[in-house]
Amino acid sequence: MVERKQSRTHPGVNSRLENLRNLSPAERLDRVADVVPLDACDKQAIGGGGLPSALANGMIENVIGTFTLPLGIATNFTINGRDYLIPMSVEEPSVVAAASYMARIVRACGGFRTSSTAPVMRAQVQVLGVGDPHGARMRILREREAIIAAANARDKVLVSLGGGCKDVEVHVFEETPVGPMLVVHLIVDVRDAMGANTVNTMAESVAPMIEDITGAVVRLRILSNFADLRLARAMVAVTPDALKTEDHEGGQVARGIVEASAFAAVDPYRAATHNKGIMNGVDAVVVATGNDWRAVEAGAHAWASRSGRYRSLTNWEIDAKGNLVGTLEMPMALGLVGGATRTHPGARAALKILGVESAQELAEVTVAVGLAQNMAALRALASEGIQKGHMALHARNIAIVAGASGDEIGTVAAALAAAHDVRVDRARELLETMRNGGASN
Ligand SMILES: CC(C)(COP(=O)([O-])OP(=O)([O-])OC[C@H]1O[C@@H](n2cnc3c(N)ncnc32)[C@H](O)[C@@H]1OP(=O)([O-])[O-])[C@@H](O)C(=O)NCCC(=O)NCCSC(=O)C[C@@](C)(O)CC(=O)[O-]
Ligand SMILES: NC(=O)C1=CN([C@@H]2O[C@H](COP(=O)(O)OP(=O)(O)OC[C@H]3O[C@@H](n4cnc5c(N)ncnc54)[C@H](OP(=O)(O)O)[C@@H]3O)[C@@H](O)[C@H]2O)C=CC1
Repeated sequence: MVERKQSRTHPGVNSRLENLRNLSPAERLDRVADVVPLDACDKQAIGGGGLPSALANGMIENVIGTFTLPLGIATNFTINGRDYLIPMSVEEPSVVAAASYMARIVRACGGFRTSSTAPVMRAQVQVLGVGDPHGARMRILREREAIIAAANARDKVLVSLGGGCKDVEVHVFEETPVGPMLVVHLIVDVRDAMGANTVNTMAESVAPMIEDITGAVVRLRILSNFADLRLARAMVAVTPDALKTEDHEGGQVARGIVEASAFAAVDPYRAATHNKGIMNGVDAVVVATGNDWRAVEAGAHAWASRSGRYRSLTNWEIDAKGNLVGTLEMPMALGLVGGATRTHPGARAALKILGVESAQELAEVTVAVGLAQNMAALRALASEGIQKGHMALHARNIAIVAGASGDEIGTVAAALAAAHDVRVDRARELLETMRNGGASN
């Protein structure tokens, strides 16, 4: 495990915010602000949608407005002995509730344990027209120190922070549709950046040198989103007792989760859905913190395919004491500087709520949320089925689609969930009956 800066922010936070679900959004925000230090600007950014159009206009092109998503707080997370409140931005019901639920179970069993590698990215430089690819590889490796120095000359700030280009790899493809190809990798520690712009600049800066050394032509100079050197890991060990429900014995639920995990390990059709459940949690944190979710998705699925067959990202086992043990290891290219993390006021506020001090800490927290999300889905699938809990919360969306507003939403949703009949036409009937002052059947 590589040492990362230990978090000192929010040392006394208790993430067990009971009854948060029963408050209004404004009351919840106040409750969160009682626990972590949020100023008026942060509260405005969160409560008011987050992004003024003038700022949005500076972020992308042809801006005509902004598009907002809900921001929820997952409670109960204890990671490496410290409590975290987790900001999650996602459009899907039951995701935040599910993460909070599993975090409640896991905190009673000691919490999540995480670790990570150093924040190292790869930049690729494609070299074409090489007659002797293996000879060219040797010539490049002989100039390793000079190439590293040239790359580092481009980012003195990063080097001063302990990061920068650390190594050079050369990959040979003897046969491609366009002849032999060399791909030079710059291995770059990007510290607290996601690192795409950083490593792209380095790749472009060393290209002329690579051409001189090889006598060949450089084409693409770009990072790889397969961030296989930048891994974050999370682990849980849960007693069977902690998993028992009214209708299911704990050991039976644990075995069901292990069987579900085996299904995803062997069958790519199931693995895709299994991993989607993990990304429900991962992406929600990535989006809330202003990070590049396409990059994280690309890395996750490349990692899931690394053996040549697409498989699940998590493993669930039963240990010698009968505990359910869950693990997740995956690439996690996240930043605290750069991209939208510093420009988007909502993202800045979300990072304040998390109180993470390094990109590595953020990556570890994000992977813990992904593991919690997977545990929630597998627990539900292995016991009562996904529809009971998920559809009960989705019923609010269905009520809105049917035209309910204000207090009607909760009333219609509760009636739909109680009848286990979550359909828009049924919601319309209930709404009509309510508005006509009549009883529904
Ligand atoms: C939905 C629950 C949590 C209900 O579960 P429940 O047993 O009805 O929950 P509960 O009312 O007993 O509450 C337990 C805890 O859950 C949380 N909780 C519960 N409800 C709320 C709420 N309204 N607002 C906020 N928090 C909530 C909360 O932390 C609460 O503890 P408390 O703090 O109150 O003591 C459960 O059924 C569950 O975890 N289901 C799984 C849901 C899920 O995985 N959703 C993801 C979407 S489905 C999908 O896209 C992925 C999938 C499934 O295809 C992946 C795959 O196949 O692997
Ligand atoms: N394929 C992909 O995934 C691609 C993604 N992108 C986009 O690139 C963006 C991310 O690029 P990124 O390089 O992270 O962003 P930036 O270039 O904005 O930020 C990185 C820079 O911040 C400075 N910096 C200051 N403090 C630190 C610190 N503690 N740790 C590290 N760097 C620090 C460094 O140098 P200095 O101060 O000298 O600038 C560093 O080079 C995202 O918006 C992403 O969407 C772009 C292209 C491709």
